[in-house]
Amino acid sequence: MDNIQVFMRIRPLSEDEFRRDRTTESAVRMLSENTVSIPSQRTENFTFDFVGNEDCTQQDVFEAVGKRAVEQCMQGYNGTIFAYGQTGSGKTFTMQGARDEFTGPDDELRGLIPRCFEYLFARIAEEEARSGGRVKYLCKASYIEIYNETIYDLLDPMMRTCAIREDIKKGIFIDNVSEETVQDPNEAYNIFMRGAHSRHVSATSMNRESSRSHSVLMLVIQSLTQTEDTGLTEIRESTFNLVDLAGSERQKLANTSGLRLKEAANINKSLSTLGNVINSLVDIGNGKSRHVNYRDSKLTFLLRDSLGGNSVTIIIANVSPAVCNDAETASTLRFAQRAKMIRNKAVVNHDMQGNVPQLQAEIQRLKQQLAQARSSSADNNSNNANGSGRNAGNTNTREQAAVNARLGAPPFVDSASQHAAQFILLLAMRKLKESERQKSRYAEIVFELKDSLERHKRQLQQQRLVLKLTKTECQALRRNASETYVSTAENMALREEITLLQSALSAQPDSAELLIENMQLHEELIEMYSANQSMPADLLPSGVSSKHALLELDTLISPKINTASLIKSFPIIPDDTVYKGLEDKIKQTQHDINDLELQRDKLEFQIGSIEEDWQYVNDGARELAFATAAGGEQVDAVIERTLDSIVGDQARETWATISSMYARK
Ligand SMILES: Nc1ncnc2c1ncn2[C@@H]1O[C@H](COP(=O)(O)OP(=O)(O)OP(=O)(O)O)[C@@H](O)[C@H]1O
Repeated sequence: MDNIQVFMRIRPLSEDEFRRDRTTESAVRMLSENTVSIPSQRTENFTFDFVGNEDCTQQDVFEAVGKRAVEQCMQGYNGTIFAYGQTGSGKTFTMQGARDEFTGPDDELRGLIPRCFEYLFARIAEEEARSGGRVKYLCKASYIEIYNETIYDLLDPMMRTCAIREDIKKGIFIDNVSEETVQDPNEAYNIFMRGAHSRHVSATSMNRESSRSHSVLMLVIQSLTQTEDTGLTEIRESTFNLVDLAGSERQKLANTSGLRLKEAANINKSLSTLGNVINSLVDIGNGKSRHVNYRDSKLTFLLRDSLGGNSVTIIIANVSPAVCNDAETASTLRFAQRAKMIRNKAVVNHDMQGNVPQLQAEIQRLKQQLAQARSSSADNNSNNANGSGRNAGNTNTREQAAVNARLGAPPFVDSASQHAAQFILLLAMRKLKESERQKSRYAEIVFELKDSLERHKRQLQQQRLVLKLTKTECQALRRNASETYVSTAENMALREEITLLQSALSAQPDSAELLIENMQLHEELIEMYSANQSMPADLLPSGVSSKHALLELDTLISPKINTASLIKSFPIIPDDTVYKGLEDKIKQTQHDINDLELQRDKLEFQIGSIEEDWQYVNDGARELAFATAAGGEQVDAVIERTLDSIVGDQARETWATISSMYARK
């Protein structure tokens, strides 16, 4: 059992960060060679397996992390290197290097991946040469990206999507993913750069940043060793994962929608699942019983073996030294410290293989060895019997036979038999180990199935509840619908009422009475003025010419507002805005009616005062006429003269025009 190892790497301060912080002082304080703290965040002290400060070179990282991982993968252990950290903390720089193009092994800034390729193939060449042709290595590479919880095959020109599958024999694997055989570091690096290019192109076409996806380069390293004496082949196989994770900062969901929201939610989900898996594993390490939810995200499911399983795992925690990033740095270090507590159980993955004749020959050889061993054992026994008495010899043989019968195995005495026994024992042990592994895998699957069953049951319960609620809601909606039907009926009734009101309004007694009254007044006036030919100006309200007054009178009397047609033009649609419009129009009409009534009152008052004045004038003129007649003149002539003196020529003219206009109507 080995703990996950953590390498913390602090990158140099960037120009942007310097502009923001206005200091070159690092937020990370080195307390010893491998212990740090972040004073501004008042963190505890963090101790890791390695700490690389700003001066740490790409070669330093390789020496500390890459070399060991490659060596172990060559022996048959699975290996994983994760680069973890916030966006811009140096994950890609660490894994890939500073440039997009590989400029060869002299490139000082090339990252861990090209260095691992170089070292791996150099070591393979060395091992193959040393074995004299008995050992052969085979390497295959796949490169995938996990974006929005979907796996994309970066080596496929169409970037097809793939599914993760689990198989009792193969364990977890990506179905249908491209696997390309690689024979030297350049080939491996070209494959890697091809995938990196696809990743870049897809990021551009989807308008996103690469820091929002996880990338996993998978190298399957297989070694085939021909055993000298048996001719059987021992196969060792390991998977070496090089993982560049999405930026670890929490994605903001506020003010985000559509694809961006889904993307942010998925990044948060896969990173929080990673955190949850780590927490559960730490708890398990502390003796608590926990279920590990590997299946909650594609990343954790795919890399299940790397987290608490059969793998040698190293996490590189990349951080920025800037004060403005101190909170994210502290969060990265907390994550790494927790991950460091996880214990993995790395074992060599190996198997024996041979063809049928080879296996038969091996069995034959073992049988011969067995027979030889038996005969030499019998010889020894008879020698012993000769030397120490027949009875004793018989007892020994009988005892031996009894032991043999019980144990089912003959006693081996020579080195050839011992060799055969050891070989059989070795095979049996391997078989046993394999069965043990399978058993624990089965147990895990059963556990997960149970868990999934529980989750499904809970989901079913929730769905039942939702269904029940939906049904209730449906019933309520149906009730509402019938209420709507009722309100439609009410609407119809209202329509009818409005129609009745329309006709009532069009036959409104007030306006009709007003109309008739005005018409009568109008007629009276006409009669009056036609009798007298002119209208006295001083009897009109001040500022109003008689012409104007009569025009106004005319306007008022003419029934210009046809309320019936006005109301008819209103659409009666059960819609709030229409109701509102209707109400406004009704208000306006009401207002018009009020105006009309006001003007009617005004006019009535004016007419009343005109009549009063006229009466007064008439009386005056009559008195005058009688008085004058008393002097011998005609009464009418006197009145005429009096009126002339009162209204003058202009008034008479105006009155004549208006009278004629009115007569035409
Ligand atoms: N150790 C280092 N020395 C010099 N420059 C570095 C170092 N680490 C990172 N950088 C530079 O910092 C910048 C950001 O680094 P990088 O792109 O590797 O970050 P990242 O964590 O991969 O970001 P993202 O999550 O966005 O992909 C790059 O310009 C890179 O060259």
